[in-house]
Amino acid sequence: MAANNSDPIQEELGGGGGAGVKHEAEEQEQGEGEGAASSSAAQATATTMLPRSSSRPQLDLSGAAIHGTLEDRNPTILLPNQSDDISHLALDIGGSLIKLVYFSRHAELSTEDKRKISTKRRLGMFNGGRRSYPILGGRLHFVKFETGKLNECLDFISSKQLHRGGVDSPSWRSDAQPDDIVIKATGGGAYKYADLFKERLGVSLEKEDEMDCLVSGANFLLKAIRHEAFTHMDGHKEYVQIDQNDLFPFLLVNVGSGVSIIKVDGHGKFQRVSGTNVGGGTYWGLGRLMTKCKSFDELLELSQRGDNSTMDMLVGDIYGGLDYSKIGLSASTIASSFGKTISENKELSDYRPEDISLSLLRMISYNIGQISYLNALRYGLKRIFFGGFFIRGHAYTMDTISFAVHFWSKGEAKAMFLRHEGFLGALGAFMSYEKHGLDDLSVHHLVERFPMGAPYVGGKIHGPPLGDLNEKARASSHHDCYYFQILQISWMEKFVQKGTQIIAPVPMGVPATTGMGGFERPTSKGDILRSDASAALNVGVLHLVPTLDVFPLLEDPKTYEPNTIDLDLDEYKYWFKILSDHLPDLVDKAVASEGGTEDAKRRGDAFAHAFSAHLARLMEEPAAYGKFGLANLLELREECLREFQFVDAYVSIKQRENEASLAVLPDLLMELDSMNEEARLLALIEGVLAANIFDWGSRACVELYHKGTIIEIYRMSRKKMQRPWRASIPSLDILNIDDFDMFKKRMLTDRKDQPYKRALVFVDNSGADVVLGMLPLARELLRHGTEVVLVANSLPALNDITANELPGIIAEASKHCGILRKAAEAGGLIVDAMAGIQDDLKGEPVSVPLMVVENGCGSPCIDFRQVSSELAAAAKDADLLILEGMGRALHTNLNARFKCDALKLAMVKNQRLAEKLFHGNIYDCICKFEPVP
Ligand SMILES: Nc1ncnc2c1ncn2[C@@H]1O[C@H](COP(=O)(O)OP(=O)(O)O)[C@@H](O)[C@H]1O
Ligand SMILES: CC(C)(COP(=O)(O)O)[C@@H](O)C(=O)NCCC(=O)O
Ligand SMILES: [Mn+2]
Repeated sequence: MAANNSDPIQEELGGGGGAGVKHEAEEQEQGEGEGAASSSAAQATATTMLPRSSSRPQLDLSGAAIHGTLEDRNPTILLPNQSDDISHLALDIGGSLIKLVYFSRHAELSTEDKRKISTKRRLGMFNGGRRSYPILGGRLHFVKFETGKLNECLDFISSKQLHRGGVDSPSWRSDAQPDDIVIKATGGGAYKYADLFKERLGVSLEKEDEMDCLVSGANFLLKAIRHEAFTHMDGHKEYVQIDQNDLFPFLLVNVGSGVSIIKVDGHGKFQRVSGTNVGGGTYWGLGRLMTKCKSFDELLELSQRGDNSTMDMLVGDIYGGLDYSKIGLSASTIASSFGKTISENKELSDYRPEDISLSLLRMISYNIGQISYLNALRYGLKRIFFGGFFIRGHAYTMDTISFAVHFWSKGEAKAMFLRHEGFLGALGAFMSYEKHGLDDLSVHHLVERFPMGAPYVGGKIHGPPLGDLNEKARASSHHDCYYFQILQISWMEKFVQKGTQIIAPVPMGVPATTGMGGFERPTSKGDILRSDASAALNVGVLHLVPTLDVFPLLEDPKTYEPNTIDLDLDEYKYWFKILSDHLPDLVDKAVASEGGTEDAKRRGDAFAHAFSAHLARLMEEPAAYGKFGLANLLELREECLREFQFVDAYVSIKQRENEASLAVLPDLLMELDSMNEEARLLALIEGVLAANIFDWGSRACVELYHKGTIIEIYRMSRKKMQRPWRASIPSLDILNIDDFDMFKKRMLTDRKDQPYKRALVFVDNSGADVVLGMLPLARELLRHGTEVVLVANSLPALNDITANELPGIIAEASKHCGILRKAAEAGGLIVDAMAGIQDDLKGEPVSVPLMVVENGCGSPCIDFRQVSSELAAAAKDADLLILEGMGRALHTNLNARFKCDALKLAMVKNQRLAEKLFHGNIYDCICKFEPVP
């Protein structure tokens, strides 16, 4: 199953030799349910190599090592010379399953390192000397094999060279003789199979105590993964917020082949207080004998169609259909599991395997729940965490255990489950390596990704081919009836001409044939067991990014929730459709961005399959990947594109929109400069809002592009912004979303003599949005003496501008604007860029700096719990935040509160969202100013 967790990018780095073996291992792991992997999609991900492979950029990780700089605040980078400190593989070899946790790292080189280093210097980021050893930057993968198929596990390890630190790191232990290599292992198999490991891989297994490992694994997960623990009652799953200060004591019940019950009092403080030999092995063993099932999953799946009343003796069976109400037993309560089979003259073959399986599952789960409760009672514990692969994320199992705990404790004790249920021991063994610094990581350092390995998405492409973009209506040429000021006409008219370039069809390598909107997997009604392959998606790959930080200006990180709206099932269905509808267009762009080659098309199809499968999976169970908001969904899409090696789907669109906008910027600046300060401020804000329409992520805007009307709408809204942008209707409890006057007062009246010291300006889309909207606003702040830090995405997402792209744009804009030029020079963005151009500002005072930092994201939204350390450092002296765009200011952070003044600007490009948030309409705008008291 966990095959899907292994990263295809890593696979491919594994080279040819490994690929075949990898496949085998993964198919085995996928379980019997999902069918064989197809090779075509597998090839799709295996043919080309992508240097950049995860969305949370890990540039800093390798940066310091490579540059040897001391500026980095966290010396967290993998140091090749110290690689012996970092171990790559740990095992838990149990009675039924072998669990592997392995680490992969990738050396990434940033083209931007120089700029970042200079920015860091300017921002005063120095090595705080927090750590004296490197902590991991890379990824933790979770994989399992059946213990009976140990050879497949050995092949897997060997193909990926995991015992030597992984094929992706050739320098790693290259000098080490296999004999020197020691791998941490726990579980009985660490003893039983030690010789085999030595023989086959030449490595020694260093045994770690199983209980130690279970506890440290559980403690790590509860500390480091935000949505790890959940309750499951009556089919309803709910994630539990774990308070680190109030975690201990708890009862840990690991249901593997057998069951261990451990009282945990702290880190490394625990006692195995009980156990039971009636566990997962019992269910699978008895079940196999009684039903002839060939796999655990088959057995579990059978149970979903079972009726246990044919096997179990119920209270009603004994009491002639009556309840035994005196002691609180209803007629339907099971009096005796399998009890009914004694009184009937039947053979095993007379019973339905479905009923047998269900009766067995219920018996064992209930028993485990009950014994756990008794132990909780014995030690006065209220919280019981259940792990082990017997749970298998299976609703009925969890419901049964929860019911038992709830029933017997009269609601006092709570059963909780863990998403990484079966990997506690393996994780613990991994943690037992000294000095990898993993225990130093906390929740904001870990990003969980749910890759869809190529094997999963194989198969034929279904769905109709897409229409040719060229057939789309050309730009309509009706004239508007607005009167334009001369100046405005000049730059705007120019832009309209340029605009025909913007809306022209994206050049395609070959006619579009890619894309599919549908999804192959049936959505489960709950009576079908999710295959191991899709259940594997419950557990993603953990990306370890030590350079992520909590944004220091969050008012209260504990209560901060990035997503504005909850994705309940209804909401999810809506977004499911929106994202599915948008998929063909996105695939077209993505394929075009890679030259429209056959390979790109294959990858485009694979991407569409993978993303659709994710959506389908979430439709089945919205909480499958932890608590999931719209921001996560939008990020998942970007992540999925990257998984299929689409580095930047909108690259050419972004380029031409930037060019068209830069061409008219000087005229716009001239027009702005001709206004008085008040009019200018309004024009600037209006400009930002209007230009936010250039959004390739909105279904509605993409239609406007295709119809060729987007420029018209931009022109109109630029000319005639309807204020108030969103009126406040207190009776409807509607937010006041036109705070322009308040902002103007702060800027131009109240504290004119006390300009903001430093503004963090979060930019959004490329082209007009950043060039004609945000840059002029930034320029105005600079003019007021405010330092400006432009904050942009680290990795591409839709047509958002990235931190890598911004300096080029600023350099270009600086050619025509002294204010920007001086500030960009002061911020180290351009060096002597103006040689040969008349220096009109000679003799003027040195400007406040204009800087660029990356935000640490590769998504259209932003989660302020996980931003780049660079941004966190820049926030130190900031007293104004400007958040722009629907993703960053509406989907996320509309309700976020900060420690400094915040201005949130966005155009709403989705009808439902406008209605939902403020009874508004599509293309409404918000201008929300939140000064701190
Ligand atoms: N694919 C599978 N194959 C075998 N057993 C499975 C599978 N998935 C879940 N199980 C259940 O998980 C149990 C093993 O759980 P695990 O936590 O790995 O314990 P152990 O360390 O004893 O192997 C099995 O006894 C069985 O009940
Ligand atoms: C992805 C986006 C958040 C980007 O918007 P932006 O931040 O660029 O203003 C937005 O395009 C969006 O919410 N799109 C999905 C909704 C829709 O297509 O209507
Ligand atoms: Mn955007």
